[in-house]
Amino acid sequence: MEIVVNSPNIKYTDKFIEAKYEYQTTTVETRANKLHAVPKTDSIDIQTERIVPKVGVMLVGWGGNNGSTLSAALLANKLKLSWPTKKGEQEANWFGSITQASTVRLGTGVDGEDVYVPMSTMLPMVHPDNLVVDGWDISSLNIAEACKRAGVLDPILQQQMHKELSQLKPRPSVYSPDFIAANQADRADNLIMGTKLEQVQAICNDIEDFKKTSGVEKVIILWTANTERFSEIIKGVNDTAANLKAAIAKGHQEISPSTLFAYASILSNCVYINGSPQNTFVPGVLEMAEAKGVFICGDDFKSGQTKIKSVLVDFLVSAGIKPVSIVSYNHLGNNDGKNLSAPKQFRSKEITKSNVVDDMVESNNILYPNGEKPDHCVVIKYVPYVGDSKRAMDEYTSEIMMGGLNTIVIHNTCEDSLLATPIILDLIILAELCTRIAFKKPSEAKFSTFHPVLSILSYLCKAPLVPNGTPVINALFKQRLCIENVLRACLSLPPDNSMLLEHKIPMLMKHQDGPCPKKAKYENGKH
Ligand SMILES: NC(=O)c1ccc[n+]([C@@H]2O[C@H](COP(=O)([O-])OP(=O)(O)OC[C@H]3O[C@@H](n4cnc5c(N)ncnc54)[C@H](O)[C@@H]3O)[C@@H](O)[C@H]2O)c1
Ligand SMILES: O=P([O-])([O-])O[C@@H]1[C@@H](O)[C@H](O)[C@@H](O)[C@H](O)[C@@H]1O
Repeated sequence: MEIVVNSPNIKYTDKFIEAKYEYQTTTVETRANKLHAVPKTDSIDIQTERIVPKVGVMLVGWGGNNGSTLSAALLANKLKLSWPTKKGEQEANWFGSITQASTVRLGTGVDGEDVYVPMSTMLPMVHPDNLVVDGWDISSLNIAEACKRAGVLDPILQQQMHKELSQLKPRPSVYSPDFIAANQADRADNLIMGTKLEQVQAICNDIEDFKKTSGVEKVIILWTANTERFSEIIKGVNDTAANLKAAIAKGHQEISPSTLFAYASILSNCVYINGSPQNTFVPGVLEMAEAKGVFICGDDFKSGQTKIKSVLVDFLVSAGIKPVSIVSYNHLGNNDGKNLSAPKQFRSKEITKSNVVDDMVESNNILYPNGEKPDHCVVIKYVPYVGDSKRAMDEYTSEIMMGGLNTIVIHNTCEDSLLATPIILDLIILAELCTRIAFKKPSEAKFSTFHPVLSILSYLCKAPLVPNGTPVINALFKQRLCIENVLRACLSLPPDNSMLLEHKIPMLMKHQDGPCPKKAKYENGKH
């Protein structure tokens, strides 16, 4: 059902949704040994383009478990496929995607009920059926063969799409054995040869070729290739945009394939998203993205164990309970796990899986005085037999009052790629939406975009990349509320603050003796 906001603060034209928004915050300053809290209001004009362009995504690592599963899921949903399983007929869906399978509370209905709408109906967004996929892989397998190799989707479903998926062939890619595990070498039969500069040029040519052959108007580049080791940050090599450009021209061996892809994407004015944990965004790339105003986002899809951690630790710490030991173990047998079985690649993942509790711990100096932190251990083991079915075991030990202990143990088994694939879809859809949103002060003439480091998408990343000097938020529902309330702001609607005073203070209550409110849901919203 279409959402129409009736307010003097919004104007709908053919091209734009134009909103006037009062952004309210509280600044705090310490003076004379007191904390002075000062409410602050910034008036902002927000403009959202209503026309959704034809969007293409180019996946680096297209032939991997995540990449091949995304292509198959897009086709299966577009064709509305179903297939027999032991539990009966299974239909294609997008469970796990916040844009496709989650709702947002729009407001309170006439009977006092909560009214929820699909997140995808809040603002004009790319529909998955209209997304065009292309990409690169160091492995030459076509996407049907890649799906078979991945062993993620039901073979009966794969069979229904074999013809279409077998026509999808990853473009040759950049391979530097020094950056991924040696055990990946046997896949590397589909390579762009030549110097690093020639490889960048080849990537740019591929992006242009994709635009020309597919007719897409906007291209998003997303890295879902193997986890690389961290790049060393070297003064004079990758510490500035100019030095990075020179280092690529000289073929410096410390410039990783993922940094080459990010560099080429920014040169081509394409949003670049890093779904893996390595530090693709070296300072030279950050400077280049900010200078060109091209969006970048990352790092490392937040899909399973870490997602749960960013909820559980938030709950415990905000409840005044003190996690003192967090142990996250998992084993899996897919190629990602195989690559992570190498120490340098595991180290990249260990870093992003470990930093996720910092903001929540630092928010409470009652529990954690003087920078104290919980013990936190991350273990990942490669067990080929289990394939994509990751088995995660977590133990959270917390101190409760009067010397008590509370230990929570979680066992979580899932197809890892079926958790990550909807995250990839949301990153693409929400990043593209962000390119159509602009802001200005009422007194200004010119609109400007989000900061090029797209931290609004932190909800989807284990180690959110944020603009220099700004806080890293990992608490999951704070991250989700950020997205929800920005969508609301684009409609000139106030943030959802969960106060529900209309149900708590008589002066605002309208239904004291009426029927208890039911929750209303609306399906298939559209603009
Ligand atoms: N739940 C998840 O699956 C999950 C969650 C968070 C992050 N990730 C990250 O996503 C990435 C992909 O995961 P996956 O399960 O699809 O792994 P995968 O190993 O199945 O796929 C990676 C693909 O990248 C290809 N590749 C490697 N180097 C390349 C290069 N330089 N250029 C192009 N292709 C290259 C490989 O051939 C392979 O097909 C990994 O880095 C993983 O750590 C996955
Ligand atoms: O998202 P999450 O479950 O915390 O972390 C996962 C790891 O536990 C897993 O071992 C790895 O292969 C995936 O790439 C993913 O990063």
